Amino acid sequence: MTPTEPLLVVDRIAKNFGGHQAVDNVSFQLAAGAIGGLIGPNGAGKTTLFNCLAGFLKPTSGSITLGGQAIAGRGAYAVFQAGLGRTFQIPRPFPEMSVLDNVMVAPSGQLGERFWANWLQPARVREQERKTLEAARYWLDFVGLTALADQPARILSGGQRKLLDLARVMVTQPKLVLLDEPGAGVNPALLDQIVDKVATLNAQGVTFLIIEHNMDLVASLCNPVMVMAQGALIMSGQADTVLKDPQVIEAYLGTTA
Ligand SMILES: Nc1ncnc2c1ncn2[C@@H]1O[C@H](COP(=O)(O)OP(=O)(O)OP(=O)(O)O)[C@@H](O)[C@H]1O
Repeated sequence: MTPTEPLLVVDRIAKNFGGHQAVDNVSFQLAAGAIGGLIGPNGAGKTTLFNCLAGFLKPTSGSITLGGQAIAGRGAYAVFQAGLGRTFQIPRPFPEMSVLDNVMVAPSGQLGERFWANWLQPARVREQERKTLEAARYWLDFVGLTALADQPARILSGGQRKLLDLARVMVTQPKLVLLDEPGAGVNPALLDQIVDKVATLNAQGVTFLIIEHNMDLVASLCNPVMVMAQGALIMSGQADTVLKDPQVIEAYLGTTA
């Protein structure tokens, strides 16, 4: 990747389910350091596009590059290793595991998980585990869940699960983070916290792409904003322009206001 090349380049991505075109030749680019917003009415294809970006679905056609590396169709683990982290619309932590352990298990390829590494390099394994514990504690503190670190994750509220999901993603040190509806089902106080955490991380250089229906959140955080309707990208640009556009209002409300 050259310094001027966008971090994420999505080129004519399509995804068909049987005869249904859920994503219709979507192309856009996202610069390193941006917080992109992806909006559109229910069923527009946003989550399907996210699943293609994150390697959970193989696109029917098109290409995706992250940091200059081709990632389309390479599978979730390869995409994760290329530096993409994601959260889910409905986070599902391991319910009986402690909040801290849920963050500890997020990083992949830990030496301790490999039998021969344990056998041959115990000091290196211990050092790796110490670093992971330190990082997990750091990110739990960052999202404000330290007081709940030893509790089972099942006791967390919906909003706290979103914060835990963010800590689980950040401990893997991603270049690009996809957030799937961070504001959904979250009370206003926790929503402010989530917005604040995303802004802080972005100021530290983390790039985001966010699916969101809460337009206040989109207006306060996102630039550029991309709009999908019926699988296609119908508009992209500055938040204040896009959110006022009659075509966008029509896509959401089915009529121009
Ligand atoms: N696995 C699947 N098999 C068949 N159709 C699917 C599948 N996943 C999604 N779809 C269809 O693709 C279309 C796009 O769905 P998608 O969930 O991507 O929309 P969305 O924009 O994320 O909606 P929402 O805002 O409600 O989450 C919908 O018509 C949906 O029914």
